[in-house]
Amino acid sequence: MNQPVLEISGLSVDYGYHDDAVHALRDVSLSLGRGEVLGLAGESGCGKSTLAYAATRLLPPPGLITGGEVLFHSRTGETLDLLRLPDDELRAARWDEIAIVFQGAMNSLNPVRRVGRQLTDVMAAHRPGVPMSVHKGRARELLGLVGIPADRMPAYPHQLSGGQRQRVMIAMALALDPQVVIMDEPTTALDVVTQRQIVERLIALRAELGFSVVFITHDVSLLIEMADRIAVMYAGRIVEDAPAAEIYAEPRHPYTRGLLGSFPPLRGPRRALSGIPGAPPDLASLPPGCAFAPRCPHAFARCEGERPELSGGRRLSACFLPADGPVAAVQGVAPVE
Ligand SMILES: Nc1ncnc2c1ncn2[C@@H]1O[C@H](COP(=O)(O)OP(=O)(O)OP(=O)(O)O)[C@@H](O)[C@H]1O
Repeated sequence: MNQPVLEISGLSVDYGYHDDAVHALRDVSLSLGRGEVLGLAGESGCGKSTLAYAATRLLPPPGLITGGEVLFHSRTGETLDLLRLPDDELRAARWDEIAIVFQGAMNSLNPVRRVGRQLTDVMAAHRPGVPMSVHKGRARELLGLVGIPADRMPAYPHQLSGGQRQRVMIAMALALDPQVVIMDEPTTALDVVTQRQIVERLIALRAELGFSVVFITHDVSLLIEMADRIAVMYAGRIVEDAPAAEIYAEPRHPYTRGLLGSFPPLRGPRRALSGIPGAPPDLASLPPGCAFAPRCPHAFARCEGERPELSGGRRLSACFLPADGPVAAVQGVAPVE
């Protein structure tokens, strides 16, 4: 991997206190390389958004970071400890260095302000000394980058389609030339064609501008196509972290395999979807062993009593099944292809 730009280690988050606490994130460590597209996958409720919010200190109450560290390495070689940074420095780092496009972001545009104005507002807030004419030029350029004609600058959000509004949000995220763009399900509310166009645009922009991306989605097929590396989350932990091509060719964790079997592949031969039986566990009272064991077709006695650690060097997985054989080799599982 390239030099890391973002390093998350041992991050834990609870919602609520004491016995009622929901342990939404537990001891999560993740590193994002410079220029890398990292996909974060997992079922709804596994903690993907919590990770994005916590890492950028945007966690709403009753969310509470109970441990861990998030380091950001700037272009200038400076290292920022995001969880301990004073509020004003943190505010400056957001947008400037790390930009976030949240779930349903297209609905967070101000309905009574022209989209061009909303773009220039962000730039003017962070670069107050720069003349407005420069911001306007940059706003036109940004709209062009995300595939919206610059003559849409005076449009109000309701005059744009959902896909266009989402592109405006991506343009806004790129406005200050950040190094990291975190996208939380940025395209799920859109039709598949628009979704595809936006993702392709994003990847082209990444190649052009060189930022890194954390792309959060439950659609692992989309990540196989676009991500360099994929981290799979289950019940508040990372259960597998590996290059996207290897996750596709040889998923090691049975949960990853279940996810792959739950979405139609975007390319290649059609195959029957298998889904994952059962439902994710209650995060307030997790079983003592592997959280996936109750749903796992390969669980054996050890999995019930002991929790597997994420291990394996470059190709991480948290599972007691032998690492030298793909999950597919275990009897009773049909290959993914
Ligand atoms: N305000 C809250 N109070 C209590 N529990 C919460 C709160 N917000 C989230 N949670 C719990 O934390 C867990 C992780 O939620 P999170 O939204 O991070 O998951 P996710 O993987 O991003 O899901 P989705 O894809 O649906 O957004 C869930 O079990 C959720 O019920």
